[in-house]
Amino acid sequence: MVIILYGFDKYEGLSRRPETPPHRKSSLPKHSEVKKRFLEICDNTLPDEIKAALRLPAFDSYEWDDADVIHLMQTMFMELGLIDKFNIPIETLREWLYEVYKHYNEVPFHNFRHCFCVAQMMYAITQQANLIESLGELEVLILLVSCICHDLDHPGYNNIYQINARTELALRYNDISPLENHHCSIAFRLLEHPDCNIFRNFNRETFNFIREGIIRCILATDMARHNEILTQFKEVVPIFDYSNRSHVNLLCMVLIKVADISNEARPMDVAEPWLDRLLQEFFAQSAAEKSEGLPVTPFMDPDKVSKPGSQVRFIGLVLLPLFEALGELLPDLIDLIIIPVRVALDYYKKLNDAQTRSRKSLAENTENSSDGGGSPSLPRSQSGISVRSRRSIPSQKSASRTSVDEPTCLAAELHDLPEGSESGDSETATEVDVAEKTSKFKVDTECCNRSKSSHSASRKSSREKRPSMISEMCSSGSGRMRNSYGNIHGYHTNRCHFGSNRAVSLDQYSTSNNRRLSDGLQQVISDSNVFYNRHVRCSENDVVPGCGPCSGGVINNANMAANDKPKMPEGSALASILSGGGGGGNGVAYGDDTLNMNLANALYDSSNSNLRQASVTIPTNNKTSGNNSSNGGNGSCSQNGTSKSWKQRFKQITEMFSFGFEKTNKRFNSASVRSSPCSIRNNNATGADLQKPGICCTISNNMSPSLLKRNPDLVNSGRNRAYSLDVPPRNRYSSSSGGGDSRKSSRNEDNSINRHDPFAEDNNSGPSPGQYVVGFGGAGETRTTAEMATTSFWSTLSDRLSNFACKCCEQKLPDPENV
Ligand SMILES: Nc1nc2c(ncn2[C@@H]2O[C@@H]3COP(=O)(O)O[C@H]3[C@H]2O)c(=O)[nH]1
Ligand SMILES: [Zn+2]
Repeated sequence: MVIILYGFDKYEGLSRRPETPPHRKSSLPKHSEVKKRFLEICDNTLPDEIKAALRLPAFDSYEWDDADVIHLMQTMFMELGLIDKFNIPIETLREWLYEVYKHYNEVPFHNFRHCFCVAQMMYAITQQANLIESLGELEVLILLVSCICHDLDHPGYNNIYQINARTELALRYNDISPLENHHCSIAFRLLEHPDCNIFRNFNRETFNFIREGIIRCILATDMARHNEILTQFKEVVPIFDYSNRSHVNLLCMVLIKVADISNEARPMDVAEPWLDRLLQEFFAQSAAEKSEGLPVTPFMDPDKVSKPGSQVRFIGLVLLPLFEALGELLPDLIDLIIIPVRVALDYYKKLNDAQTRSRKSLAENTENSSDGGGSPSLPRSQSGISVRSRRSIPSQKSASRTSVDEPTCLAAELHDLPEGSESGDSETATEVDVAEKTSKFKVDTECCNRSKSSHSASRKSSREKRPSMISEMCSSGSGRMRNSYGNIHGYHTNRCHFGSNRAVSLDQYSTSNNRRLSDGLQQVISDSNVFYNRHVRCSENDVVPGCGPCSGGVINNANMAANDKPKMPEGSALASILSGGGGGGNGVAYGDDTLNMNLANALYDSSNSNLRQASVTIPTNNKTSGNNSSNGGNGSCSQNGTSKSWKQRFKQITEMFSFGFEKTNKRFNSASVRSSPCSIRNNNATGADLQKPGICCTISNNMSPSLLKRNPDLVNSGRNRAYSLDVPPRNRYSSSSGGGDSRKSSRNEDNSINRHDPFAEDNNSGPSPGQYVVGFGGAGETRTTAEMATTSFWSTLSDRLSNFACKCCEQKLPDPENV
């Protein structure tokens, strides 16, 4: 076996573990410049006024250059007393910060500055709410490190893309928070290197506790889990107990979530450029989705969202409810971050109203004018993203408690929200709605014996649409594992079986280091344990039947130093919960394979959500199959002599694609789940002219000349998409190479789907379009083109299925007779 080392020149020979230290392929010349400068200034003590500014949301990282930002991060650790308290070697902290800096990508939003902003907001919150006192230093250390690492190596495309595009990350993490798992994995890979291991002076138990905490915090930043976490947090707020570990865990998750989405708590001149960067990233993703024929994420589609509309929805439905819940527990934060957010919402509502009025009047003018030509859209900013206007000093109304205090009235207050938007209407769905739906898996953060009613406070979300797997697991006893794994397994089976090679290896160890490859698998399991909360110590009595064994615990704090000993769970903290894995409507909605789509389009009548009549015209005299058919017709398919039961093939493929006929309502459903015939995969299954209050950062930029430099450029160079920077390029698959992308190959140049491909082929050999007179069923029967085309479709499909082979094992589908 050839082991290829991709080591840092700098680190070579310094460490024994790992052999391949955290690696950055695209190490840029600027990185070493930044490091050089950072090392020049890192011993400087910042003036008090800068330290004070660092504690405010008004702090603008773009006032500083990269080396200064790293220095500012170091300052946070020092000011919080974490270096002294935990004996963190300063050189190690510096090395680690620099490596973290290097492992953020130059994408518009999820870049190193974003990580700094999140960390800085956490720092501001920590200071304002005195979290050191209430949570202790160790928890604060976990929070700060989590913030710094929470988006490491973010490719600029979110989980929705990862999952829909079936990237390597999605495959590796089974669609369960693929990005967050990746960020977390990178974080701990960095810490594996002794020179970067800021926790090197902790004992094993404390390290394990920190690791668990960081994993929990970073995984909590997946917006697919927003409602779940918020609902649980709101339940504990009235009875919050700082000595209750599960309460503290929830608080930490909410804190990092708040920091992560806190841009709108900043003054407009700081917040708005961030929003522009975010929209830039969103629009790039939706453009990629369009060009790749993937489902287009609605809140990222510039054809569907406006800047104020996006913010009205995000702030009103996602951000503010979270902030307000935290404010209930930590009232010190109301002035710091909640009121500014209310002001921002007010601002965007007004702007949105102004835009709506403007559009309406433009539309009316266009209708009334004979020459037309008026564009209904408002002028855009130079960036093409926004209408520039200023937030005003808040009116009395906005400074007081506004309508956002009444969540139930909120939807009505959100002027641009059409009725039903909260139910996840594709055009008005929030990021949380779409993320939940896309991720499919729901994981409870706490314990499987929680009352299901505990989620009832959650606003309408996909949780309500999908039956919780809590009850499924607990009621089905030993069937639990089969149910959960079966569900996950079948889902991925379908994908991998006919999927494209778009996935790019993100695992730098997959070819060069077998140990790491197996670590990768363990990582998934380990993450799952944490994710499902099996890691928390529990007694036998804690085990709820059907919830699986307690894994024994990552944490064992029995020997932890008294001072550092974290507060452990008081009650029984149990078990992993996958809730609501099966729903999400019909399977077609999630499948984007060409064949799947052709099937869907052939059979699904979008006008009434029913199967087309013709598509279910199935001969009744074939008694060997057809048990999945609805609305059986009569006669048999004899058009091209494919007597090799297309019905059986149909049954086969519906199962392969995880959908089936439901006799009663003639719709597809996704309940049917089968495992892949691929043994390899199976084995691996696993307006306003407004101005915001002038809270402004009055930093005298006198620390270094470079501090005077403002960098207004959007960092929008090369995007790494799903590629990890730590993957040797030669390990990457080319999506256009080899067999190519099956999905792409079925698309026209304009990206439209070749919905009628099979039909077209068959029509070549059949009678001319219009009417077919066929001689089955005794008397000649007149059938419509659509009916015959459908029959023809299945015949063709049957033939084609014979040629499908798994990309992994090259195994073909079994003969229908063997299905
Ligand atoms: N529309 C909108 N989305 C935001 C805003 N701030 C954060 N988000 C989203 O919330 C997500 C939180 O997790 P990520 O950082 O991965 O990506 C973030 C964005 O997609 C905002 O101001 N407006
Ligand atoms: Zn983030």
